[in-house]
Amino acid sequence: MAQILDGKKVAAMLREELNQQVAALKGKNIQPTLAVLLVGEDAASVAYARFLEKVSGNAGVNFQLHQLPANASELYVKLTIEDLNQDAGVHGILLMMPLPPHINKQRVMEAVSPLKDVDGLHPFNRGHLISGGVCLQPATPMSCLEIVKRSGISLAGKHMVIVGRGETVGKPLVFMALAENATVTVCHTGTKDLAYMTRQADILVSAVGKPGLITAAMVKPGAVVVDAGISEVAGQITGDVDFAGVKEVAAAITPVPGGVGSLTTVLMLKNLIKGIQLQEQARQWEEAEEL
Ligand SMILES: Nc1nc(=O)c2c([nH]1)NC[C@@H]1CN(c3ccc(C(=O)N[C@@H](CCC(=O)O)C(=O)O)cc3)C=[N+]21
Repeated sequence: MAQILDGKKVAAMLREELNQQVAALKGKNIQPTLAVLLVGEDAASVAYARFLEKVSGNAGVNFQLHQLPANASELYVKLTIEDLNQDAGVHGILLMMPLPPHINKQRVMEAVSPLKDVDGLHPFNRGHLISGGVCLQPATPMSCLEIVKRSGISLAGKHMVIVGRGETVGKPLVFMALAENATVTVCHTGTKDLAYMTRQADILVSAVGKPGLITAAMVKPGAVVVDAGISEVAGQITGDVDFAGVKEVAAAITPVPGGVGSLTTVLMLKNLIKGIQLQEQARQWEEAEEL
């Protein structure tokens, strides 16, 4: 029987670190502040905003909700973002997705200051992620790595097989796992023999959103299985992995819920703290240039 990698336990560890970082900033008279920008009333986004307000409060982080009507123009959304960029009292901007269809997601996302981009979605951050530079990294692939590493499993030299090449999880995870010295293979809908590929994995990550995709026969005995899939089946959150079957083969496995998803919010808030440090550095560079 596999070890269950407990996301809630790792999240508690991360929250403890976050609390200390927030306390240290408050000691320097900095009140970490997250601004959420919500255009329209997408139900998942409204619920997530409420959840973030609660989690931020628990962490001592100020929370601002900026809600615009669903018919707000793209220009108006961009001007609102520009105000938040200019506001030195706002350290992170989370632009809720999806946006109404008349708004160009790419253009609006690029309006967010890269150093306030807690979702790590801005092309600046995506680029630095690939080149191994200092940047804000997306929380979900970070969660996949943290839940493994903080359970005492090292990545260096391991063969990580990632199923899914999405922009939010699979693709960024490739570069983050490379930075940890893993050997990385990516599988996707064009992969010929998926089961053959997944059986090569020391660490198998699935980030597809297809319940039951990963079965026991696709897992090498003793592998670590990380389930980053999120689907809803009969009102229940379900991952990509056939948990009951795979837990008999794997050495370790993350549950859904209570696995990868439990880390994402606290890691996003840790991005807020990292952003404060990057913003401070940027100000120092600017001052140095003015001398
Ligand atoms: N730019 C942007 N970034 C987002 O991250 C984003 C978004 N837009 N739009 C809306 C969706 C919705 N969303 C959720 C995240 C966590 C839970 C959630 O319930 N998380 C549980 C854990 C669930 C589990 O254990 O798997 C928790 O953190 O305790 C729900 C919903 C983020 N979103």
